[in-house]
Amino acid sequence: MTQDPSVPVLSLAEGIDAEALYRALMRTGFVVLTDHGIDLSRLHETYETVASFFALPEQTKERYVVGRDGQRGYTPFGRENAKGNPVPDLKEFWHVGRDAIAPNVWPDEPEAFRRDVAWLYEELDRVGLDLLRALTSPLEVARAYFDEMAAGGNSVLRLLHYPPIPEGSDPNAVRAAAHEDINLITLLVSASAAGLELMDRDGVWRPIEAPADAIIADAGDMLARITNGHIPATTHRVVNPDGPNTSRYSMPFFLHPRPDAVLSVLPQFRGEGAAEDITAGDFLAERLAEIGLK
Ligand SMILES: O=C(O)CCC(=O)C(=O)O
Ligand SMILES: [Fe+2]
Repeated sequence: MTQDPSVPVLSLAEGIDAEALYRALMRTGFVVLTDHGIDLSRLHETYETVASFFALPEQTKERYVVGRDGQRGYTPFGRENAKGNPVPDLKEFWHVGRDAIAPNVWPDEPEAFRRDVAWLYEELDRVGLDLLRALTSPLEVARAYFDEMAAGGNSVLRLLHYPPIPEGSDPNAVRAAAHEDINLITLLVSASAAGLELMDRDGVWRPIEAPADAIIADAGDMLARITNGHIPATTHRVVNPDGPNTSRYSMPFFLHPRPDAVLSVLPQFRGEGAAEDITAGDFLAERLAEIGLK
């Protein structure tokens, strides 16, 4: 019998059900979180603010390109490609991270940008660490395990704009080609349009359906690595619109460990297929080189 391929939905209204979260992630690598407690009107305001930034002229936005590795500030349309895909994705984005790891840049306009985006970073960081903390029990590690690894870590909030598909685009180019996230866990705030799909265990692409204002969470390669694949980093992509050719916005928060944290397979998952220890910083550098950002 094939399993129900839909992504499980978990309400956080009564706190986090650790076993349900663990089962959901093990089954599909994804989980849809409702009642997450992030203030929705502020969230909507933040979306508006981010959209008005992307509406600025290209030459204004390009003032905020910092270096080649795209870890902070603005990355123009057509720069990043998914691992193993030669055609760049049809997206532009902005990255915010922790100043202690690499200083942020902030645009002069819109005025609310820094306040709104810094607020969202803190909210998602909090919810993300709460999820990881809940997983410590099913993963049979100390309660402080992920706090020690990831509190104050190298997490990045990515503000994404997928513009209408330009005429004459490479027919092989998509909004976001198939990839797995690099980090521990990703929290994706309510995209403004459909398009996100995951590849199920039978290799079939399936749209991810989530109620408005839910958070979609998915496990990244680092969580897959320390669980020796028991929690999979599920391949996903964002397809081009087949209806009206409009912009799409989304805001994934990539929860990362501190660069010096060691990714080590957890005791209960050691054995066949277990990867070597590596620092989170070295692992990230390898993966960024593969996506054209280093
Ligand atoms: O825009 C989305 O819905 C997903 C983006 C994504 O998967 C990513 O940036 O890693
Ligand atoms: Fe992703």
